[in-house]
Amino acid sequence: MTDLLATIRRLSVAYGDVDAVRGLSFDIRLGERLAIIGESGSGKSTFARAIAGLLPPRASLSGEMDWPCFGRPPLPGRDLGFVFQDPGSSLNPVLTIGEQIAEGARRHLGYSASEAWQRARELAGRVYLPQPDTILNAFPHQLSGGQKQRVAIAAAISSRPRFLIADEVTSALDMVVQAEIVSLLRRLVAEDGMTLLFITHDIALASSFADRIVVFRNGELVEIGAAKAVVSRPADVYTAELIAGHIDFTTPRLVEDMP
Ligand SMILES: Nc1ncnc2c1ncn2[C@@H]1O[C@H](COP(=O)(O)OP(=O)(O)OP(=O)(O)O)[C@@H](O)[C@H]1O
Repeated sequence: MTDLLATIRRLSVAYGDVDAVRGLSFDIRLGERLAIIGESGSGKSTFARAIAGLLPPRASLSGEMDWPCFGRPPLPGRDLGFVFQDPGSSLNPVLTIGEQIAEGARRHLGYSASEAWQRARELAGRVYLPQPDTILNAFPHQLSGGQKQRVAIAAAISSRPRFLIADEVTSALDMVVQAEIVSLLRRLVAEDGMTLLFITHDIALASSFADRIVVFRNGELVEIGAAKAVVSRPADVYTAELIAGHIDFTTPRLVEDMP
């Protein structure tokens, strides 16, 4: 029995002349909550898309990835669920909420239409969508941003994936809704025993709920360790600067560092 979900060795991705990630090597442990933090453009989303097999065709990939717990690369939608920053663009505007949540169970678990609808109903309750019977028949434009993100999470876990990737899922939401979504993810991941890869600009958010943190800078890994240790005793000077200078990396510095 392995305790590793994935081993990643010398992973590099380029878009033409742009080296987006370079020589990444680390393991993802089964059942952990692993946060990837770093400034905008540091390669976080590229890394997530690379391991999910969702890179655009023009990207070139090198290095090795092994998936001891699957014995093969994970199938997106089946073995891994992906939740993106903007639920507005990841949801289909012409399908009902119920159809979108049911799709994963119907396609990947072989559920009949009525079984999949039942699964959607159960998941709507688990992600705390109000009035599930009404909302399952609604369309995305009728929901708030936070509700849409709950739908996107329910749709991502509908097929009971073992691995969930959440890429900046709270960035487009206000603070109160952000906290609700993080607490929802924490509960779902614990209940279903999923491994979570959580990508964020926000080191405070990462440290509040990840087991381990990986720090990226310019496409390279600068530090990896237990969340508490990375935040309280950063081994790398860059991480220390990030902690000292930015709680939320999206916030530009108001005053440049003095020479
Ligand atoms: N589809 C693409 N085509 C060309 N270049 C890309 C593409 N996607 C990302 N890049 C480039 O790759 C680098 C890494 O981008 P990436 O989006 O992975 O970083 P990130 O850390 O996720 O940033 P952000 O937090 O702003 O989303 C950047 O220089 C970016 O401009």
